[in-house]
Parts: sequence; structure tokens; C-alpha cells
Amino acid sequence: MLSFEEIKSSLEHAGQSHVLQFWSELSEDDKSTFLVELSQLDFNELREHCERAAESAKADHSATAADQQIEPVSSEFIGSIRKSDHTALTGWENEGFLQISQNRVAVLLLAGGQGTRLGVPYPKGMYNVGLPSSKTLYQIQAERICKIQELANAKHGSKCTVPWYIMTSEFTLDPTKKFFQENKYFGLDPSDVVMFEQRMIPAVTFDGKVILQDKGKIAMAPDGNGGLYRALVDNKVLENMEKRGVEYLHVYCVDNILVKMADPIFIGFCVSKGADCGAKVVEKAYPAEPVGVVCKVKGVYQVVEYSELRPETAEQRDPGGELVYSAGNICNHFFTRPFLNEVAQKFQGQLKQHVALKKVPFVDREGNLVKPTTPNGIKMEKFVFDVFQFSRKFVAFEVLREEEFSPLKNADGAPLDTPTTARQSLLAQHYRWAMAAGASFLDAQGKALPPRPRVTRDEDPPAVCEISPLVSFFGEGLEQLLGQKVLTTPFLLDENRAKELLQAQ
Ligand SMILES: CC(=O)N[C@H]1[C@@H](OP(=O)(O)O)O[C@H](CO)[C@@H](O)[C@@H]1O
Repeated sequence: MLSFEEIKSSLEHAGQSHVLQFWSELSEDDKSTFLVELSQLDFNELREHCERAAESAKADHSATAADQQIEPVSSEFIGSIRKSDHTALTGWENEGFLQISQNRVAVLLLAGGQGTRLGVPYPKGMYNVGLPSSKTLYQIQAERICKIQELANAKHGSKCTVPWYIMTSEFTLDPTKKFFQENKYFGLDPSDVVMFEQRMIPAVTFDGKVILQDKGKIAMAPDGNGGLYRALVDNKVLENMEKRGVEYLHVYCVDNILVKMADPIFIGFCVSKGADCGAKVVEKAYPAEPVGVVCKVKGVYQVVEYSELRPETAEQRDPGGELVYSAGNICNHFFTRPFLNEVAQKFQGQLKQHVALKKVPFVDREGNLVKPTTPNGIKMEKFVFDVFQFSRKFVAFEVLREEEFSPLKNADGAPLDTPTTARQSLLAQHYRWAMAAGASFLDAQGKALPPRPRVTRDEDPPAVCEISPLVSFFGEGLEQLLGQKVLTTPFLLDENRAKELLQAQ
């Protein structure tokens, strides 16, 4: 740890001496905590970071350079569930399962965010959207891993593992760890769940001064989901992957309740195409939808984030009336380990810093805590997809929104992407699976519920039917359990119920 004097002079060099303005008012305990925190800073980096933030604050963000020289990707370039025949899909799926069965596939969860929009003080993955089972996002994801391992084993007679790498931040590491411990890792082997922490960086005022959130505490924020690449190095995660023989990574964001963990079709597609990097997309629902778009900028594949796409670009339509920029990023990426390695070693320092103007609570000169009502601070973030430009072979793969994308972003009350819409999408999907397997439903009074074959993701299905991922990963194997069955709503198909149904045959 550095001494007070060392810290003081380093802060002066970095142009940040105001950080210690309340030093004399701090208790001895607070002083030592603050010293520990400050000792961890790299002061050269801090200086650069603050200067860069101040420069970006001066730039005009309404028309960022990102969407200049932008071109859409042609639809022929994008692999697609909808446009591929059964043989192609089965081929990719088989390839994916083969890789999984050989322990070459891992999933990597990006879970360092604060969930500000959702407005909960705990990690988003711990959120329970109100399903009959009360399962949280973390539990659903864990069970999908259990199931995909089981399916690969059944196909190949293997005993495989799909390790789960979880990137957390200072905000989410401890509660996530505790939650997993309390829930016995939801049946997974704890040694196959590898949690690591991304870095935090200071929030800075528009004139490049670090913000104090308390007299003895700097306002820090995670460095964005693109902090992944540095965190992989900091925490020696790539070595861990190599030791396990992991070659392919499915990287995803915590908030999508429909995420298809280690999706064999997507993995198989990317592997068959010889890709080192890939992205799943869905057709954008409307021009202002808050999803990034996969496109080309100056001839290079990349994602332009929704916050950086001008409305007039987002609204462009082709002569057929379709959105020109319609390949919506759902934050499901494929990377080979060698590609991640190369990025981490060579390129992660070059990743673009994106600027977010935020309301950051701070202490004013008089030491009063102020909660600003307009943005007063800059948080710099890196984006996970900004490495696409370094790919030698990039592929995009379009999947069906109603089967694979329903993110939890906002609190209930907002029109979209809420706990209610997440729950509805999952229950609509499970209802469709049950109907496709040949089930029919009665209401609580025993009256037949007329089937509704096309339930969309944002409406309540006629019957509540939840299917545990431990029973079915993606609708498979249900004919045997539910075919010709008359079920009463609400119906919860968990492993016990599945056993009873099998025994009753
Ligand atoms: C930096 C980043 O990964 N942004 C992603 C991510 O957005 P957030 O608003 O950060 O949750 O998830 C979106 C899909 O839910 C995706 O469209 C977008 O591009």
C-alpha cells in the first residue's frame, strides 16, 4: 500500500488533488479504507482516463462518428434459423453437440452491471420474474447448463462439462457468490462455475475531475461489458479455459430470460463456417428499439450501439418497407479461445471508450451529498462487441425473437422489457411447446380452454404452463410426457411431475 504522501503527490500529478479535500475530516478507519482504495489506482491511467473523459464531454454526442460510413450487412451474409432447411439445422446442431460432448464448449456470462434501469439493489441474475416456480434468472440458466450437458451425454455416451464463467463486478461478485452457495450452485459442480471480477473505473465530471461520492470514496463504475478482455487477463481465465480444453465460448448477457445456453445450433453453425467470432441477431422490432445493430462501418463488421445510431439512420427503410438496419444484436456472441487470447494480448488496449453521460451522486465543495437531476458525470465504458473488427472470419446468425430474446431491462410499469414481458415470453414459449407436443388445457374449474396456436411473446397464453429446463431444454422430449394429455392450468412440469407422467403410462 502507498503512503499518504505518495498518494497525495501521485494525485497532484494526475491533476486530481481535490480527491483528498476532505481528508482531515475523515475518521482514522475511513482514512485507511480510502488509502487502500486509492493505492489500487494506476495514476498514469487515471490521468489519461480523466483527460479522455473531458475531451469526450466536449464532443458532440448527438451525431457520433460511429454511424458515419455505415452500411447494412446483406441478408445473404446472415445465417438464419428461419431460412435454413431441416437438414442444415440438424447438421449444425449435431456439430454443436459433438463439440459440447468433447468438453470444448463453455458459456460466459456478463453479469457485472448494476441493473440501474431495473432499479434493484442486487444482481439482475437474482431477479425472480414471478414464474410459478419462482425461479430466478441465474437458476434458469444453471438448469439449462445441466440439461445441455445431459443431452450431449445422451447423444454421445460422454460425461461432459460445460463450464460456466461468470464475469461480475465489485457490485455483483459477493451477492452472486453468496446466492450460488446458498442454492448449492443449482446442482452444478462449484468447481465448474468460475466467477471473476471486472475492473471498476472512476466516474469523472465534464471537466475531467474524478467524482467523490462520499468524503472518502471515489464514485466508481464497472468498465462496461467490454471490460471482459482485460478481466480475462487479470484473472487468468484464459489459462483456466485452456487447461480444461475449452475451444469455443458462448458469451451472453444476464438479462435475457430466453437465452439458449451453449446453443448447439449456433455453436455448430459458427464452427462449421470456421468463424472465430460470431453474433446472434434478431430482426429489429421497431426503429428506436434499444438494441445495437450488426452492420459494417468503413467496410468492417461491427455493432453500432443504439445510443450511437442516429434516429434518421435507424429509421431508414428499403424499397420493400423493411428496416435497412434490422440485424438487432441480442448480446449472444461466439468466440474461439485463440481469438479471445489474441484480443486479450494484442488488442484490448485499443478498444474504443464509449461515453455515457450519467447522473452521479456527489459531495459538493461544502461536503453536502447532492443527487443531481441532470447528468453531471461521464462514465466510460468498453463494449464486448467492439472486438468484431479484429476477427478474421465473422459470422452473424439470425434467430427467432419469440424463441430466443426477451431481455429484462426495466421495472414493471415501463412498456417493454420488464419482469412482466419476460415472464410472458417464457410462458408463451412453454405453452407453444406443450401444444406442439399434443397437450390440451383446462381452466381451474375444469372447463376446456380453446387452444391458441399463435401466442406471441407479449401476451398471456390461455393457460399457464412452465416447463423446467431440467425436463426440456428447448421443447425436445415433450411428446412422450405431454402427448394427448389434458392439463389443468397452472401447470408446472418439473422433474418430479415428469417422472409421475412417465410412470402413469
Ligand atoms: C454494449 C452491449 O453489449 N450492448 C448490448 C446490450 O445492451 P444494454 O442496454 O447494455 O443491456 O444488450 C442489448 C440486447 O439486450 C444489445 O442490443 C446491446 O447492443
